[in-house]
Amino acid sequence: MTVARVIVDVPSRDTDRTFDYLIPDRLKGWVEVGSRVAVPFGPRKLQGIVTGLAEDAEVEYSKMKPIEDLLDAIPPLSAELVELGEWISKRWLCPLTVALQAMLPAALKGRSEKYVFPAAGADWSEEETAQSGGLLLALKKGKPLKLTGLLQQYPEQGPLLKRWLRQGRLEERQRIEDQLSVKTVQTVFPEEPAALLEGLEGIPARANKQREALRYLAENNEPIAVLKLTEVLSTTSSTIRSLADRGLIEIRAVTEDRDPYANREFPASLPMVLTPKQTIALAPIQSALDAGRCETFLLHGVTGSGKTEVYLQAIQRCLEFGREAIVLVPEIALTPQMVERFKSRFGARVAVLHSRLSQGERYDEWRKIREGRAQVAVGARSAIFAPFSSIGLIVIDEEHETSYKQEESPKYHARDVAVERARLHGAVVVLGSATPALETYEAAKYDGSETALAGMKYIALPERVANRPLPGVEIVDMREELKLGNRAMFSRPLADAIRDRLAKKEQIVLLLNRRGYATFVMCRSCGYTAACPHCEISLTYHRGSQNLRCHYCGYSEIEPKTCPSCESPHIRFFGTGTQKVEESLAETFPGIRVIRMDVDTTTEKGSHEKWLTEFRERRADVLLGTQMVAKGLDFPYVTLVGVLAADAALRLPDFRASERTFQLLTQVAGRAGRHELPGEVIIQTYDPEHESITSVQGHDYNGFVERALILRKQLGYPPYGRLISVTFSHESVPMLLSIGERFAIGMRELAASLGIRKDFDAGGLAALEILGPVSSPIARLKDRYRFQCMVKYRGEVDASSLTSKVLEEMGDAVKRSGVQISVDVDPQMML
Ligand SMILES: Nc1ncnc2c1ncn2[C@@H]1O[C@H](COP(=O)(O)OP(=O)(O)OP(=O)(O)O)[C@@H](O)[C@H]1O
Ligand SMILES: [Zn+2]
Ligand SMILES: [Zn+2]
Repeated sequence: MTVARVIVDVPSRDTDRTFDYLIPDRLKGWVEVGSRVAVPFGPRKLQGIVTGLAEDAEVEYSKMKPIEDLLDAIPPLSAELVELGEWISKRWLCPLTVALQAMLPAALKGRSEKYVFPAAGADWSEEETAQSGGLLLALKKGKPLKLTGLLQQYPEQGPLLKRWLRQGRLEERQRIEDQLSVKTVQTVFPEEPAALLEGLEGIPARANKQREALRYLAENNEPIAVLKLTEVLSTTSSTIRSLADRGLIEIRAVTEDRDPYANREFPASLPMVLTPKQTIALAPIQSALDAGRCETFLLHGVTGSGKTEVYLQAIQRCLEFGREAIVLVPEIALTPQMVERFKSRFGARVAVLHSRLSQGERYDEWRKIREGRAQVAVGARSAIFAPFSSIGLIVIDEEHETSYKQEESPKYHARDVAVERARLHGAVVVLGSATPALETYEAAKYDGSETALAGMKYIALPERVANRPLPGVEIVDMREELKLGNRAMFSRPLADAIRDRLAKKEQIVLLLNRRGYATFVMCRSCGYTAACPHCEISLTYHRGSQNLRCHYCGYSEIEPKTCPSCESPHIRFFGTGTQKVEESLAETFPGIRVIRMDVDTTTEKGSHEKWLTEFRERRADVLLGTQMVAKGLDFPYVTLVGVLAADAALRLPDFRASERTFQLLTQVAGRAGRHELPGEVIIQTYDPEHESITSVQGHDYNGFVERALILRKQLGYPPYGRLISVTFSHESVPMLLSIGERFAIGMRELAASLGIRKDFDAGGLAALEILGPVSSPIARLKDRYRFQCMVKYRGEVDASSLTSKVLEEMGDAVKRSGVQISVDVDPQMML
C-alpha cells in the first residue's frame, strides 16, 4: 500500500472528507486503518486518523505529501471501530473526526510522544537478541526510548519491533502530562536456577546475604520487585546490586499499571443457583450465544428481580467461548457495589472505565482491554467503544437512562451504537431495565417502531427474587396536608414512618426530585426573580457560598439583601434544595443522622463511594439526595423510601416528562425492602391523580406504558415517529430568524420536490413536518439567542439526509451570518 486516506482532526464541514497522503518507506507496514498519524495540511501539521489504504491515489502523486509521523505503534482504533465511526457520523450527522475522537481515551488526544519498554517478565532468546541488531540491548538498558527514534535508528528491525509489541513483550507507553510518565518498579529478573546455583560457588562464604538471596531466587525463580526481595530476606538493596554485578540477575525498571481498585479486595463470588424465572430468562440469551446468533433482547425485570445475576451468567457463557463482553451502567450507578459484583465474579479479567478515574488510570484500563488482558469492560456510556476484537455480548443495564445519550457532539445514543457494534461482531445485546424506555418496550413487544431497535426479543422477570414482595406505595396529597394546617416539608404519614424506622434502627432513602425544580430567589413584594443576565434562566441559590449561580454559564452574584427592583427586604429563596431538607430533618427529628448526596457533596473524587459505604455500614439513618440515590443501590436495611415533590418535573416542556417521572419514582421505590425486611414507599405530591404517580402505586409499568404509547401514536412522537431538532443561536434575533426560516423553507421545498409532504396517513399525520423556527425553551444562553426547528417524520423518509443536504446548501450563508447550528438526531432532552 502506498497511499493512506486520512481524516484530519479539524471538526468542520469543509474538512469532513479523507485526504490522500503518501506512506513513506520507513512507515510501510506500520500505517494501518485506525492508525493515528501526523500530516502536513497547508502550512499546519495536523493529527489525523487513517480510514483507508489504497494502491492508487485520487489525486496526482506529485501533489501528494507524505505522512510525517506515526503516533502509536499499535493503531488505537481497529478497522471495525473506524467503520463504526463512519456509521455514527452518518447516523447523528457529525464530522467523522468527531466520532473517531470520541472513541479514543482522553490520554491519546493531546500531543504526546510514544515510548517503548520491555514488558515485565518478557524474555528473548539469544537468536532473537542477535536478530535485533542492537535494538534489544538498547531497550533493555531500561531507559524508555522514543518510538519515532527507534524506527529511524533501526529501520531493518521494524517488523520485529512490531511483532514484539503485538505479542505484548514490548510495551508502548506515553507520557501523560498530569501523571508524569508511567509508574515503574525496580524489578529483579533472575537467571535459571542451575545458573544461580552455579554462581553460588563463586560467592565468598562471608557474603552470607548474597548466598541466601541466590538460594531464594533459585527456589522462587521468577521476577520480583527489588523492594519486596529486600523485605523478604531482610537485607539491603546493595546485596541485590552485587548479584546483578556478578551477572546472576538483571534489574530492570518495569512499568506498573495504575489500578484504581488496587487497594480493594474483592471476595470471590460463585454463580448463584438461578431461580426458575431467572433460568427461563437466561435460556434464550444463552442459546443465541451458543449459536453465535446476533440478537437483541429486552430483559424487563422488576426492581430486585435478579437481572444482574442473569447478566453475570450470560457473560460467563460468553467468556467460555473465548469472546469478550461489554457492560454499560449509568455513570451514577458505577459505585463500588456494582463494580464489586463484576470484579468478584471475573477478577482481573474486568476493566472498569468511568469518568471518576484519572486520565492515566483510564488509559491503563483501556490498554488492558486492547492488549487482551481484560475480557470484560464495565463502564459508562463511552465504554461501548472498548477496543475489543471479538465481542460476544453487550449488556446495557438501566437501558432507559438518559445518560446513555451524549448531549454534545457526537450526540450518539449508546443503545443504538451497541446494536450496530453487535451487528459488526455477530454479538448478542441484552438491554435490562425495570422501566424500559417506551421505544425499547414497543420494539420488543410489538415491533411497530420506527427506531433502530426493530426485531428485538422480549424477556420478562416479573417477580422479585425469593418471592420478596414489591414494596407498598402510599400517595400523600400535599394539598390536603396544607388544608389540615401542616406546612412542614414532611407530611404526617411520612413523618410517622420516619420516626418508626428511627426507633427500629432501620434505614431510609429520601429522594428530592429536583429536575426542573429551581431553588430560585423571588421577591414576595413585587414578584421579581433573579435571573442570569446572559441566559434566560433563573439563578440558583447556593447556601454554602451564599451566592446565586447560573448553572448554564457559571455566572454568579452575591445573594441580594433587598430586592434590586423594589428594594423590599422580603426577598428570599423559594423551592426546596437538599440542604433545606437536611436542615428540616435535623429540626424535626433531633439526633437523626443524615447523609446528603447531591452535586455539591459529591464533586470530590471518591466522595460518592465514601457516602455510600458509610450508609451501608449503617452509620447514618437517612440517605438524602437527588436522582443519585435512585439507582442501583441494594441496601438490606432500607425499609422506607420517601419522595418529596414527586411532581416537580411533570410540567417540563418535554413530551417525555411523565415517562421520566414514572421511571424515576419506580426506580427509587425499588430501593425499599430488597432483602428480608419488607419495604414501604411514601410519595408526596400536589398532583395525586397524575398517571405517572398512580401507576407507581400499582407497580403498573405495563398499564402506564400502554396508555402512554396510545398518546404517542396520536401525536406521532417516538417510537411512532422520529425527531431531529435543529437549534440556531446568535447574538441577534433577526439574523437568527432569517437563517432559521431559510432552513425551514429549504426543508419544506426539498420535501415537496420529492413528493414527501403530501403523504398523509389515515390518522392525518404527515410523513414529514417542519415545526418552527420557534424560540427554544431556553431562549438565551451565554448571550446568544436560541431558536429551534423540529423535524418530525415517519416511515421511510430519510430526514437525516434531507437535513444535511439543506444545511450544506446553506453553508456559505450560515458561515457569513455567524449563526451557530447544532443538530440533534433523536433528541432525548427537549430543553
Ligand atoms: N438466584 C438468586 N438466588 C438468591 N439471591 C439472588 C439470586 N439472584 C439475585 N439474588 C439477590 O437478589 C437481590 C436483587 O438482585 P439484583 O440486584 O440483581 O436485582 P436487579 O434486578 O438487578 O435490581 P435493580 O434493577 O433494582 O437494580 C440481590 O441482593 C441479589 O444478590
Ligand atoms: Zn448564565
Ligand atoms: Zn421587589
